[in-house]
Amino acid sequence: MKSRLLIIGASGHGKVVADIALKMNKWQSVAFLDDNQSIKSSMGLEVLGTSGDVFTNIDEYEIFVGIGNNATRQKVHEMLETFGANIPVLVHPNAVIGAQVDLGIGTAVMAGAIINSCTKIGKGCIVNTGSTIDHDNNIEDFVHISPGAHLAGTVRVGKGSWLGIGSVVSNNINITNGCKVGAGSVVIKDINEPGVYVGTPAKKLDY
Ligand SMILES: CC(=O)SCCNC(=O)CCNC(=O)[C@H](O)C(C)(C)COP(=O)(O)OP(=O)(O)OC[C@H]1O[C@@H](n2cnc3c(N)ncnc32)[C@H](O)[C@@H]1OP(=O)(O)O
Repeated sequence: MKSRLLIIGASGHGKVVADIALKMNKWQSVAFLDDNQSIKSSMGLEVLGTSGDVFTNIDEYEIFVGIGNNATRQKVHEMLETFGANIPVLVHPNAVIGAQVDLGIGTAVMAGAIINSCTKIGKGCIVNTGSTIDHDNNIEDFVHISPGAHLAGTVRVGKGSWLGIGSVVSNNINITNGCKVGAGSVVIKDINEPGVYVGTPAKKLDY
């Protein structure tokens, strides 16, 4: 019998995640948990309780974190792993995944995304709508590649970094942990220091 899926987070990102899960047709039922107790349903799916209720359901459901913020997603994902939750990988049927691509648990790959050969994607990552990640990339845990971002070959993106919508990363580039790359920005040199980088070519913002 198919198992059931619980998604933690019923707002924007959680809804896209739920849509993928429904299209995968792998689970008997799909429902949410959300800490906003006023939300009783989302996208026509039931909100069964708050994130604290995950412990009473941990043996009965597969559980996925549908939270967009990298740090929050990491925290909840790591808690689930500590308690032995069964965490799936979600891939939209219209994503294209190349040969020898490795996807970590808790990662979601949205519609139209393309991941080319021999790329490794860590756990708890978001490969968002229409983004492309080319061959031999190494995308570490809890990274978000936003919609329409494009990464050339042999790029490394460090843990918890966020590449903004429509950003571009040239080939053989290394982006360290804890970076934000702004919407539409173009990275043509290694980024070795955590921070916020914007523009073409991308430069660090000094707040
Ligand atoms: C499905 C989804 O929705 S997924 C989510 C997709 N969303 C995104 O990709 C959003 C990406 N976010 C951004 O690009 C943001 O602008 C950030 C994170 C880079 C910076 O945000 P903030 O820290 O709030 O910076 P703030 O808006 O104060 O801007 C600071 C300066 O950087 C500039 N700047 C900010 N973003 C960019 C950018 N993407 N490109 C060029 N310059 C930028 C601003 O114009 C401003 O310059 P100024 O001081 O000369 O006026």
